[in-house]
Amino acid sequence: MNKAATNPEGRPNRRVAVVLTNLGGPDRPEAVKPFLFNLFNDPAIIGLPGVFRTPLAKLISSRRETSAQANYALMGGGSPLLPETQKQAEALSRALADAAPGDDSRVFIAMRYWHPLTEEAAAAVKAFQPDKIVLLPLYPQFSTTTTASSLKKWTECYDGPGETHVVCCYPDAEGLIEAQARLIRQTLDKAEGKPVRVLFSAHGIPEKLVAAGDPYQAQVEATVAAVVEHMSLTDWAICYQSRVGPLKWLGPATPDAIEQAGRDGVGAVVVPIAFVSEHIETLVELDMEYGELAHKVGCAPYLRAPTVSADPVFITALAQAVERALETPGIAPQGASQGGPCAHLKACPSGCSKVSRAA
Ligand SMILES: C=CC1=C(C)c2cc3[nH]c(cc4nc(cc5[nH]c(cc1n2)c(C)c5CCC(=O)O)C(CCC(=O)O)=C4C)c(C)c3C=C
Ligand SMILES: [Fe+2]
Ligand SMILES: [Fe+2]
Repeated sequence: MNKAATNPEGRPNRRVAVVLTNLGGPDRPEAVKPFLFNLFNDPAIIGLPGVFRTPLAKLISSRRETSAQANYALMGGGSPLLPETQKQAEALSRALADAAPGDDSRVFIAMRYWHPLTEEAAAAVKAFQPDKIVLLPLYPQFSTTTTASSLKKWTECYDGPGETHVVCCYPDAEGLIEAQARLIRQTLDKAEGKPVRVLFSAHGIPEKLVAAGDPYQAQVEATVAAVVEHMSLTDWAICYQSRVGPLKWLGPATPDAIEQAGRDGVGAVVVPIAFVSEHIETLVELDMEYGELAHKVGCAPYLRAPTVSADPVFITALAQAVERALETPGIAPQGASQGGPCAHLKACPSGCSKVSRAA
């Protein structure tokens, strides 16, 4: 890069690596078991010491393999999460080039549990030799189980140059709310005037994590409050899907909310409020499993709002989050050995500072 070059405001042009962090999903049937093992072997998911957690992760991934494979088979054998994330990365790359044409910005994808894994992304970013790195989670709401886990993994994996900036969350970002509201409105129109309840369905987490300070539930509620206000909705509810394991999870459960709608004589527009792309939890769980349940309990019509995916308004919100993060103090490269991006969690003004468990 020509270090002397500047943008129109006189700021030196930058070499910026934007790292999109996401969960990852198996790309073929044989990948289902190792993907599940990686997920359950994460201390942010099962908070036991490795000596107990790793054998347990082996056991759970073996036990879930067949049923999970059957669900992935309904989407052609693998998860669409990576192609969806690639679409978002390409759109963000264009938005960043438009916003700061002098910068050399490149968007990388770091998946937590399946390829391209964080280790692979860290090597690619190091080869790019950035001046600045922005870690940008594809989770609007912060949780120890998702964003903090990805930040921690990044800290462990990255040993290259660049000052690191962190976007911890964007639960009420204007572009997110506007895109969500438009997609909900378009879905409501399909109900053709029949009474429907808007069910905001978020991926659940165990209640004990929230009790320990995980801000996820509060941030889900903040997203919903902003959408409800934007749209002046009157009949709506928050519910939680995808429960796994024996612990008590956040409730009410989405299937119970659908049954309640059936009893109340209304249909449902289900909104995946904590997901920004299509994958097994939307295409199989919401559309197929809960669609069948809705039919059984007389919750009709049953409609599902699409995720914001690469919606231009949402992508603009991500680009703005990157710009804002670059304006906040970064963490020096050698900071990685002193807590790296996780140091952000101890000083964050946006709510994730309450969290200590995964930091
Ligand atoms: C807001 C996003 C997510 C949170 C919070 C989250 C927590 C969480 N998840 C599990 C267990 C599983 N999750 C699985 C799939 C999955 N989870 C998310 C997002 C969040 N998870 C996504 C986007 C996906 C889909 C990936 C894909 O392949 O398309 C799975 C695998 C599917 C299955 O077998 O059901 C498991 C298992 C736990 C235990 C947890 C919090 C403690
Ligand atoms: Fe934060
Ligand atoms: Fe999950």
